[in-house]
Formats: sequence, structure tokens, C-alpha cells
Amino acid sequence: MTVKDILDAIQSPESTPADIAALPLPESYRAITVHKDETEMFAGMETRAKDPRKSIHLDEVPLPELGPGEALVAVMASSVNYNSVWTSIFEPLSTFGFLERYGRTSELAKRHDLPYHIIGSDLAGVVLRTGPGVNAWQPGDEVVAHCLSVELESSDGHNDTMLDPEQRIWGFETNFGGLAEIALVKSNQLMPKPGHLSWEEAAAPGLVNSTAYRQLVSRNGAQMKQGDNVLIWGASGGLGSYATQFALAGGATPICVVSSEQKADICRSMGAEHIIDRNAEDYRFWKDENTQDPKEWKRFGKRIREFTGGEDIDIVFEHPGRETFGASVYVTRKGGTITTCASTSGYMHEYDNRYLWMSLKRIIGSHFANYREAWEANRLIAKGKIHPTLSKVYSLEDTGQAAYDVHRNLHQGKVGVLCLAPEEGLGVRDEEMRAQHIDAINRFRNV
Ligand SMILES: C/C=C/C(=O)SCCNC(=O)CCNC(=O)[C@H](O)C(C)(C)COP(=O)(O)OP(=O)(O)OC[C@H]1O[C@@H](n2cnc3c(N)ncnc32)[C@H](O)[C@@H]1OP(=O)(O)O
Ligand SMILES: NC(=O)C1=CN([C@@H]2O[C@H](COP(=O)(O)OP(=O)(O)OC[C@H]3O[C@@H](n4cnc5c(N)ncnc54)[C@H](OP(=O)(O)O)[C@@H]3O)[C@@H](O)[C@H]2O)C=CC1
Repeated sequence: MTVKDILDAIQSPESTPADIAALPLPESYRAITVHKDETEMFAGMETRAKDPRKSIHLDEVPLPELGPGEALVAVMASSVNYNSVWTSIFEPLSTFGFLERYGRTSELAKRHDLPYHIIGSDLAGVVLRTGPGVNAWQPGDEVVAHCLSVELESSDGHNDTMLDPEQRIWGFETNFGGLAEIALVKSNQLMPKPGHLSWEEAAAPGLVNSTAYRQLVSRNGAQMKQGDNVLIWGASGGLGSYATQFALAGGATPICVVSSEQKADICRSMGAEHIIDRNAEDYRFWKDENTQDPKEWKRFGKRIREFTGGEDIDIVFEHPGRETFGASVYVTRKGGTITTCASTSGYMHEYDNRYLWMSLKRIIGSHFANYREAWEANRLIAKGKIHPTLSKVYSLEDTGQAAYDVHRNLHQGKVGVLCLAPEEGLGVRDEEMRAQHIDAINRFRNV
């Protein structure tokens, strides 16, 4: 039995769930990996020069054993997230340390501690097998998977599954991720695939959409409400393209920051009216590597006030980190919120704390989304209220190039990867609903 036979069975209109369940599993499959013996390959280089095309490999790997509560999924498509960029450049640290630490926790978790790391934190595909104790999902089910892996043996995570002490991001802090022909997930990561989307469209939103939902909308995040002025950095990027949609759909006013006219046009096409091109307006928040320029914060704040009729920002959707954080804290209104989930430009932030405490602002740390939030975010995609922002699709062989493009900020929205799907556009089950939303679904394509 080969992976090709699995694909044939999935694509055959005659296949029943029983046929999929009866398929023998292959001994090996193709997967995108980084190698443990290469973690020092970029030592001494500046971040920008580290090239994912050199560290990312396409390998034939053995199929992992299926454990209780788990599922093996035939991956039709996946997407590139920035966490795979971090893994591929071994920053801020090598992810093999995460796999070693996980491997020490139990006999079953030892499977993850390997000399190669199969990366990727999104998938759309078909359930092949489920382990003992899995009842809600069957072979043949068409699914997407969110990337929250938890054990839930500690009460710490029982209200909010992100607070589990054994919380991990699948395909980043665990092995057997989604950039592969087959993936291993915990069954509670599975969610129904939205029927109006193709495999690659369905695989695109998962991680970033769920993260933006918690960070901006959820009671665990900024609790955005109607009329809020929301400053969104990278508003046409992975996270930002969903934050912009949430702001617009929720009756808030996004103030979108981008770095080119082309990206400004994308934001306008989503319905945003207030757009700041940070390149054209040439903000220099840092005079040199160690000194910020509050005059530039003020110039930025004045520009925002021009848009809002004098109002300041209720919520900042932060992720660039060091480069922008001082400005983000400054432009937030009295009592407003800065919510942050990342530090792409550097994690040692500096800001003037007087503007935080004297104006009673709050900084909220946010990370991915709990089970429920991930489910709610996927439901919004399935209902056609939020749309994928897929721009370009790569083959599995070209994943290194896809990660390079994301690392160098050459992409728009999300980039997809075809895993088993032989071409784009397959997997749509609800043509009628698709037709209703087709312009929004294609908004980011080939721009
Ligand atoms: C969904 C997608 C998401 C993204 O894309 S996010 C972006 C990508 N992700 C990242 O860049 C994050 C990568 N991860 C990291 O950089 C590291 O992962 C962390 C900095 C988050 C954590 O570092 P660590 O070294 O793993 O954790 P420690 O908690 O510092 O543990 C080291 C030792 O320090 C002890 N310790 C922790 N807190 C305290 C404390 N408050 N007082 C004293 N000791 C402490 C621990 O127990 C442990 O000890 P012992 O080594 O013996 O096990
Ligand atoms: N904690 C979590 O759960 C999650 C964290 N992340 C992290 O968030 C970060 C962003 O992810 P994602 O949105 O998918 O990435 P993308 O690269 O798709 O988008 C980020 C956008 O941010 C803007 N940007 C980048 N650098 C700067 C800068 N120095 N100053 C201002 N704007 C900047 C760029 O837009 P432009 O050039 O148009 O301004 C870029 O397109 C990554 O570090 C990622 O690891 C992502 C998802 C989940």
C-alpha cells in the first residue's frame, strides 16, 4: 500500500468510509522536515540572511504509531505559518529542545523526540484512522485541524485549555505536523472542513484566524466591541488579514498599517478605509539600535487622529514587537488595550511606562486559542462570515521557497501548500455557498 493508493481512494466517488477504514496504511510517507544535525548551520548569521530553503527538506519518513485519542489524517493541503519560519532558521531557539522535553513526559510522547522535525501547524484532509477512545471522528471524515495540543491532566487548563502546563503547538513543539502527506494529531484538534472551500483554502485560516480571534475578539483577549478603533499592524499579512476582517465584521474601525500601496489596496478591498503605509510615510520609531524617537510616535498618533476625527486607539493588535511596541503603547487611548502575540522584529520590547500607567492602559499577552475559541473561529469560516486570505499555492517540494517568501515578507495574506491534493480547487462540497462568497474567497489570489 502506498500513499498514492490512499489518494486514489479519497478521490474516488465510490469510496465509502468503510473503504477508507479498510485501507492498509503505508509504512512511510513524504514530509517536510528540518534536521537535528543542522541546527547550527546558520550560526553567526543575521536573521534576515538565514535561508529556509537550505534547512527545509522533503524526506520519506516512517509512519508513526497511532496512540489513544489520536488520529492519522491524509493531508490534502497545508499552509505556511511564521512558526515554521522560526523552526527553519532555528530562532529564537531550535525546536528540537521542545521535542526532547516533550519526549521525556511519557512513553507515548517519546515518539516525538526524533532527529528530524516534521513541521507545519495547519491541515485540511481526510481522517484515515483513529486511536482507541476516539468516537466523534471516523475514517473518511473531511476535516481541518487546529494546532493546540494539550494533555489536560492538570486543573490549570480546565477553564481555558491554553493554560494547560503541557500546552504545545502541534508541528512546532510536537512532531508529525501538517506539511506532509500524513499527519498525526490528537483527535480533539479536529474540526469539520468548511464545505464551500477547496482543500488549500480550508487549510489556510486555521492557525492565524484562531489566534486573531482570541487576541482581538475573545473575552481572553481584547474583547473588541462596536465602534472601537483598532490599530492593526501588518493588516494584509497572515494574522492581520483576519484581524482586519474581525474588526470590520464586528462593527469596529480598523486602522490598517501596511508597507506598500499594493497591500493598502488589499485592505481597501476588504472594506477598510483608514490605511497607513509605513514605508511611504517613513516612520522611524528608532533613532538607532538603542534609542527610540517619541516625536515619531507622536507623528504616527497624529496621523491616526486625522483618520478618526481626533480619537485615539482602543485596541492595538500587536505582533511586530520591538520595532513598533513603543509607538503602540503611546497611541493607545486612556484605558485602552495593547494585545500582543509575537515579536517578529525582536522580543526585548521597550516602551515609556509613564504612558501606560498614567493612562491606565493594559497590555494583554495572547497565544493561539483554546479549544473552544479555535472551534468558534472555524465556525465563522464555515458560515462564510470570515474568509480565507490565500494568495499563492506551492507544491510540497517548494515548501522551502514558500517559507523563504514569508520570511522575506514577499507574500500576501497566507500561502498554501498542496500535500496530497494533485491540483488546486479540489474538495469543494457546497458549490452554492461558494458562489455566494467567491469574490471574497479569491480576494488575495495572485495579487
Ligand atoms: C501558534 C503559533 C505561534 C507562534 O508563531 S509564536 C512565535 C514562535 N515562538 C517563539 O518564538 C517562542 C519560542 N519559545 C521560547 O523562546 C521559549 O520556549 C520560552 C522563552 C517561551 C521559554 O523558555 P524555556 O527555557 O523553555 O522556559 P523556562 O520557563 O525559562 O524554563 C527554563 C527553566 O527555568 C525554570 N523557571 C521557569 N520559570 C521560573 C521562575 N519564575 N523562577 C525560577 N525558575 C523558573 C523552569 O522550571 C525551567 O527549569 P528546568 O530547566 O530545571 O526544567
Ligand atoms: N502567538 C501566537 O499564537 C501566534 C504568533 N504568531 C507570530 O506573529 C508574527 C506574525 O505572523 P503572521 O501575521 O502570520 O506573519 P506575516 O509575515 O504573514 O505578517 C506579518 C506582517 O507584519 C508586518 N511586519 C513585519 N515586520 C514588521 C515591522 N518590523 N514593523 C511593522 N510591521 C511589520 C508585515 O506587514 P507590512 O510589511 O505590510 O507592514 C507582515 O506582512 C510571527 O512572529 C508569528 O510567529 C503568528 C500566529 C500565532
